[in-house]
Amino acid sequence: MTAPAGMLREVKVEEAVGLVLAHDLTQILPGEFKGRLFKKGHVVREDDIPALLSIGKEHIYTLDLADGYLHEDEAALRMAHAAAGEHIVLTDPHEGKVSLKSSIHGLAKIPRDFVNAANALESVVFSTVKTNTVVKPGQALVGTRVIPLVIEEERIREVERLAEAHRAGGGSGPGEAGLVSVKPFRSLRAGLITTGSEVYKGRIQDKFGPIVREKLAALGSEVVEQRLAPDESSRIVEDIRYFREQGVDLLLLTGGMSVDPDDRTPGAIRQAGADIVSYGTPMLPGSMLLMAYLDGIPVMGLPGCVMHDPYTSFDVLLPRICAGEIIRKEDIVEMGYGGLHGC
Ligand SMILES: Nc1nc2c(c(=O)[nH]1)N[C@H]1C(S)=C(S)[C@@H](COP(=O)(O)OP(=O)(O)OC[C@H]3O[C@@H](n4cnc5c(N)ncnc54)[C@H](O)[C@@H]3O)O[C@H]1N2
Ligand code: MOO
Repeated sequence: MTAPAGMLREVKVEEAVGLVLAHDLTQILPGEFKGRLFKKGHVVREDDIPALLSIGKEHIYTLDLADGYLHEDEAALRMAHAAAGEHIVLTDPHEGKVSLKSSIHGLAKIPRDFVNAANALESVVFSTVKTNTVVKPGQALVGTRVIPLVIEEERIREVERLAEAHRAGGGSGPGEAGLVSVKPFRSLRAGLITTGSEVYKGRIQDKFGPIVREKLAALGSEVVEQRLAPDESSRIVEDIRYFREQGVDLLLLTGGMSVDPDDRTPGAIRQAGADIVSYGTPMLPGSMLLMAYLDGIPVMGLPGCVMHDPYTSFDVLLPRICAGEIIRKEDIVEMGYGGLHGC
């Protein structure tokens, strides 16, 4: 709906000297510049006129807001406040947009049902990264704005009510009660079992260990010990029990995850008594990954591709585990749609 007559007044740029701009004005020079040329609140001066005309503004608005209406900046700020949860900071409005940025390195939690419900409202925009994205401090999770320069306050109240209802309902998943939020990573101590007789017997050098260490370190966790095991189930089971006794927070096994007779890892994880969440993830690369829990400790069988491909199912699940989430079968199932990453 447009603003009521009389609220916005159009004034010729040449007659606008001394008037206050009602919104940020954008300049776009393809390949050179896109940004704010004039800020909302700027008092137009004589020498601004050529610049205003050069960006196509022959008229500007002056604004006299009626009761029950909001300027785009205030609308965006209210929507951003309604959606913001833990470890989120808001930017100032810029060209009518407010961003929700992370204040920490962590896991973005963005409830899809709230975002969809808000975006179904006329003229409301919530544009987000995907939930469970790893974000750095200062990284934007959400940009929000309304489409018109002036909007009925009631529309924004609807967004606030949606946000309130979502918070009261506890969110759509673990840790999402704060709506848009970031979960910090915990520092996990992991045990690593590298299977493969070719590595155990020294026929080839281990290439898995350094990569797994690096991926854990990037999330603030560490491999406390690596053990090499031949392709023998009993030896792998022994190592699993060893790490269980050591009290590690996470157990990772590499190699032997596929279809060859020497691929013993999934069987050994079962034999050690772990509850299997899933052997197989519908993502490529990383389809042979196994997710299990042994007395509450996450156990992952990592296929050979983790050593080779920069982004696999391991890179999807590890950040969630480091953020303290329990991986369920539904989480694995959801990884297939959009999960083909050039394998
Ligand atoms: N017929 C099929 N072939 C393959 C399937 C399948 O389902 N059917 N799955 C493919 C997928 S997906 C993957 S991933 C790979 C590898 O799976 P594995 O985890 O069983 O890997 P391995 O057989 O143990 O080793 C493969 C390759 O990598 C070398 N390797 C293993 N560990 C290390 C290490 N620590 N350091 C250095 N190099 C290592 C190993 O020597 C082999 O060359 O299977 C597909 N094939
Ligand atoms: O586990 Mo494999 O990646 O799908 O290459």
